[in-house]
Amino acid sequence: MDFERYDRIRPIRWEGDQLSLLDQRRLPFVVEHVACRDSEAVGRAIHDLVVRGAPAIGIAAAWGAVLAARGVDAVDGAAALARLAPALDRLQAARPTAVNLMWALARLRRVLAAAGADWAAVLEAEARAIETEDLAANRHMGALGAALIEPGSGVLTHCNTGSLATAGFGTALGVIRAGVAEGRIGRVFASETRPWLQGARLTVWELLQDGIAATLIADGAAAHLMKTGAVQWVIVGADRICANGDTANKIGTYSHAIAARHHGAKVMVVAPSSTVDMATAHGDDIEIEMRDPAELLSVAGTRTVAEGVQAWNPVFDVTPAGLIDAIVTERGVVMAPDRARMQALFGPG
Ligand SMILES: CSC[C@H]1O[C@H](OP(=O)(O)O)[C@H](O)[C@@H]1O
Repeated sequence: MDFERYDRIRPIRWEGDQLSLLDQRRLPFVVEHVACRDSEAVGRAIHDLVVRGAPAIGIAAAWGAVLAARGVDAVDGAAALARLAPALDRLQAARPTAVNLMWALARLRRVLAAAGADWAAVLEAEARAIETEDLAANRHMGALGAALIEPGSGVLTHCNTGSLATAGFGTALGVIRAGVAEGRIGRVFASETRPWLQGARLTVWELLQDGIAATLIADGAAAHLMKTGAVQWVIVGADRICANGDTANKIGTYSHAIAARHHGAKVMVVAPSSTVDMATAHGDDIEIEMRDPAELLSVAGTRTVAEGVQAWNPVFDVTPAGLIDAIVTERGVVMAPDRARMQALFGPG
């Protein structure tokens, strides 16, 4: 595959003394970057969805840790870790559901604890490795996932799992890119993904730049679309995959999975191993991020609901493993996920 053509969109750019983040709140009509010169700014950018997408927030937090280390004078990594701990904890608290955030910071803490006097260089190298490994994983998952799709299939994807949500190419969107390139996918549908509209604002915009004409649907139209037989696979990303295969993803994924099972479509979850959390036994144990109800009471900043109306705004839900046909990771594919199959690839919890 000609991957370079998909790498025009770079949401995260390390610039040596700052982290430049494409402001995803403004897309697709305004292409603007936010310059983060310290870890606090990175934490705010993650919380405010300037940068979003499970792998992308892990990568951004890793560079945030590098910014936090600027100016820290420590004899070795362990001493530096003691000084950096509060800043790393604040980065980790930016959002609760995507385990990639916790995974990236835990990985940096491990390398720092073992580093010597060159700990600053070790830290930066590890942040860069987290980013480059994610891109390689996405390209590999694209091929693994596309191979499961019968030629001429129609697919539905939810939220945004493309270059904007990762180090590039995307997870579920990477499978769709590979599947279209291989002639396996005939039609792509994208659900708008209320309230933040990652599907309507980001996914169809990314695909349009690839020359892939996606059809946008309302979230509530998904079951009706599947009833027509137009969808053979629902292909989504993930924010946290548990030891038994239960998967947290953008709110609305669970509804799509129920409709898919009812209408004979299959569900594919595509995520790097950094999204797998074997320490969490099942989906009931995942903290679901609750965001400001005001996000539901307006569209693109324009209030659409009468004053005084209450709103409930969980931004993730959990799809039980029993509704998932395949989990695609860079380590391999888990069909009909269950604990035993997950342990075969990811080890004991
Ligand atoms: C490959 S992105 C994974 C995941 O992250 C998104 O959530 P958000 O936009 O709130 O960061 C969505 O759940 C994607 O499926």
